Amino acid sequence: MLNAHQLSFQFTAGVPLLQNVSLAIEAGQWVGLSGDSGAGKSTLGKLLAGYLTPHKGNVILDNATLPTSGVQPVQWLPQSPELAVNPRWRVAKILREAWTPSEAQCQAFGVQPHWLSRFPHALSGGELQRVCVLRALAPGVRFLVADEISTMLDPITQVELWQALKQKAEQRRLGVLVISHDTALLKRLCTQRYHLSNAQLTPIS
Ligand SMILES: Nc1ncnc2c1ncn2[C@@H]1O[C@H](COP(=O)(O)OP(=O)(O)OP(=O)(O)O)[C@@H](O)[C@H]1O
Repeated sequence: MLNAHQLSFQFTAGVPLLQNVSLAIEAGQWVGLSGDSGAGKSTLGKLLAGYLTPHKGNVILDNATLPTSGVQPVQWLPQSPELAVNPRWRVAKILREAWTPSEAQCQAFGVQPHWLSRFPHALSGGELQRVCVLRALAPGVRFLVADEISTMLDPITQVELWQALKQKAEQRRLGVLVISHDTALLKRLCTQRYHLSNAQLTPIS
């Protein structure tokens, strides 16, 4: 289980973005997170994945804090995949740095073999997003924070991506936090939903 316990965080002194926010995600569970632009959803996602350190509270995976080296078991997938890759590495190296997916696994996420020899700038945003989702599924990964990952995809590719991710998550009992402004998407994918506003997390029933 991934447990965020009483997290508080601010970028600017005196302006709390998160105040005593707690959230638990079980293995295999899909949790949705909505909230106005700037409410702090990505910040919460980054705290869960260890990209940021809370000023108060902690993030516990099973019974331990997140590891500081090796494969990060909680992967944050940002809306803009170009932020998450080395622009000077070809796609094959970007993937291989994390793990080596089989041809069938590439196919499931629509990652074409001829993309592997290209640099990230030679893929569309949606194509690079699919590479990043696949890369995040390295062995050892337990939870994903999917931060607006399907926004730049056409509707058919969106459905395919979520189907592939659902299947993988079921097979591996991955827990997923889906961050989105799309209420219908969150309702469809998630068994539990929360709304973030005024530094607080409220469950949606
Ligand atoms: N590194 C930073 N330094 C200072 N302020 C930051 C930093 N990163 C984010 N912020 C600010 O923190 C607030 C929350 O940002 P965050 O990206 O978490 O919001 P969000 O809810 O994910 O928004 P959106 O829905 O627009 O993606 C915003 O006001 C943003 O400008």
